[in-house]
Amino acid sequence: MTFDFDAIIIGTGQAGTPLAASMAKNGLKVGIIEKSQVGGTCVNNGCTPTKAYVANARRAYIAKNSSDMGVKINGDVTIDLKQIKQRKEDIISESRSSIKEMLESNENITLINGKATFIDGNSIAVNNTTYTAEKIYINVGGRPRIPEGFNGVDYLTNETILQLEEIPEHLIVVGGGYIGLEFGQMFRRFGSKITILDRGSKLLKHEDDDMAQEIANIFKKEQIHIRLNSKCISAKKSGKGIEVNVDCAEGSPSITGSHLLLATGRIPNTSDLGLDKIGVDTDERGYIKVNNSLQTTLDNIWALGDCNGQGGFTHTSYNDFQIVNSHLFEEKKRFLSDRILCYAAFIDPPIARVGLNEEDIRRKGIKAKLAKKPMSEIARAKEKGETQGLLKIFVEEETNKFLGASFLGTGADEYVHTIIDMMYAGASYTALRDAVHIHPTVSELIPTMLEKLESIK
Ligand SMILES: Cc1cc2nc3c(=O)[nH]c(=O)nc-3n(C[C@H](O)[C@H](O)[C@H](O)COP(=O)(O)OP(=O)(O)OC[C@H]3O[C@@H](n4cnc5c(N)ncnc54)[C@H](O)[C@@H]3O)c2cc1C
Ligand SMILES: NC(=O)c1ccc[n+]([C@@H]2O[C@H](COP(=O)([O-])OP(=O)(O)OC[C@H]3O[C@@H](n4cnc5c(N)ncnc54)[C@H](O)[C@@H]3O)[C@@H](O)[C@H]2O)c1
Repeated sequence: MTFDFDAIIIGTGQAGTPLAASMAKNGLKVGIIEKSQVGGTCVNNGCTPTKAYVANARRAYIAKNSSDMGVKINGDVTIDLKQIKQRKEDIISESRSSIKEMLESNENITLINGKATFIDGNSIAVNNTTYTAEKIYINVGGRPRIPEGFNGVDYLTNETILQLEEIPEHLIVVGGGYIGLEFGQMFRRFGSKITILDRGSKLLKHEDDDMAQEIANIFKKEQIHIRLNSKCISAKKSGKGIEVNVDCAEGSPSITGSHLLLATGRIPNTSDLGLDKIGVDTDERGYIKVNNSLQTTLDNIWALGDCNGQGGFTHTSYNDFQIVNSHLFEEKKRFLSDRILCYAAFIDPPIARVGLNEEDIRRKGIKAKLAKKPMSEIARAKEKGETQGLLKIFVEEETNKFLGASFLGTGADEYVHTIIDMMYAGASYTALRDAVHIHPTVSELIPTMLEKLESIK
């Protein structure tokens, strides 16, 4: 059988685009299908725009909160959301244009605009045209999960909130995960009143209690109202605003604001691909099942990025590309099982994680040692006037190797890589304990902390 392409990639996300470029460089003919803007979630509605807004919000916060350090502004600090939005759009458009240009200018790549659906294991329909390929790579990403009671309600998501040109008066945020916290703090700093509701008993459900509590303290200091153990079940229009109904043991069963952001998790874009009819299995939440090299239950089809449920981040999607690419073109093969979990939430100060935390270690019954330090004891944090947060590092008793770290504090998203790299190197903690770091940095305290490890009881 002759195919139109050697490979078809569905989606121009964080794995699909570099995979197309690599295949083309290696002489393969590639068709890449995109139903929306090239670049996927990260570029258009995720990391890029939110981190641009986080930077605007931090400038606003510093401008409004520096008089205690002797920096006084005689006059108002005002927020121009239209200008902030334009700056974000300029950054996105630069990224998007360079991706589009790369895909359109490469003679081995055909960019096909439209929504892909499988006809069979080698054929895909897009706008009534059928395209065939020997191998198919699915990189379709995900979208916001909307709880049932909110259908038909005028809510915002991570996509639509980025289109606002006026600051909401009172933004109700449902969900105290990454998206809820990043947007909640940023819009507070832009001037909105913020209420964050979560059905769980803490913010950021995957973090240790002390970390989650410290984040709650930081948010409360910025007058962000937090309601935990509050399951939001429905919402309706109320005058010019919106009323959210809450199932809770304490507090009011309803809350009214001017705007509502749903940040209640994400679901994979897999239900309308036609996977069931071709024999590509998904799990009960719709994530495509993959093996250690990201192959699906069909031998010639692979799934990369958020849709395989193995990551949920840009760096994990890009690593999925690296895994698949290594099996296609490289000598050293990479596998999913080589990956060490790491991520950051870009609140201010950021929280960054690698490997296991204290709750994971206790649950697994691993014998481990802990080094812990509040940011308030760190010289550089004091000098910066940014002493909120906490550092925790975990080492396995038996092997002396790092199990993980949880860092909440100024610059944590950068110096967590000290531990990430040691974990990838498989190094003993003593190698880092005996290193000399630059003064004055937060990093310089990491070796000192490792001199004071204590067993977790
Ligand atoms: C608000 C927000 C902030 C985030 N911030 C961060 C962060 O700071 N750091 C981080 O690491 N991660 C962050 N993420 C997560 C990150 O954006 C994703 O993990 C990342 O984009 C990887 O996605 P992907 O490669 O799986 O696919 P995506 O980037 O989602 O791309 C999938 C593409 O497939 C297309 N598509 C879907 N179905 C079809 C179809 N049937 N036919 C054709 N095309 C189709 C879509 O239009 C889309 O362009 C954030 C996410 C959100 C929502
Ligand atoms: N910094 C980053 O890397 C970053 C930033 C944003 C998003 N992301 C990605 O996007 C994903 C989704 O983020 P998210 O914050 O939407 O999801 P999440 O799963 O992290 O958090 C959702 C929260 O909503 C709560 N919730 C759900 N339904 C509720 C209801 N009816 N009432 C009250 N609370 C409810 C849950 O308890 C949970 O705490 C992340 O897992 C991550 O993969 C990453």
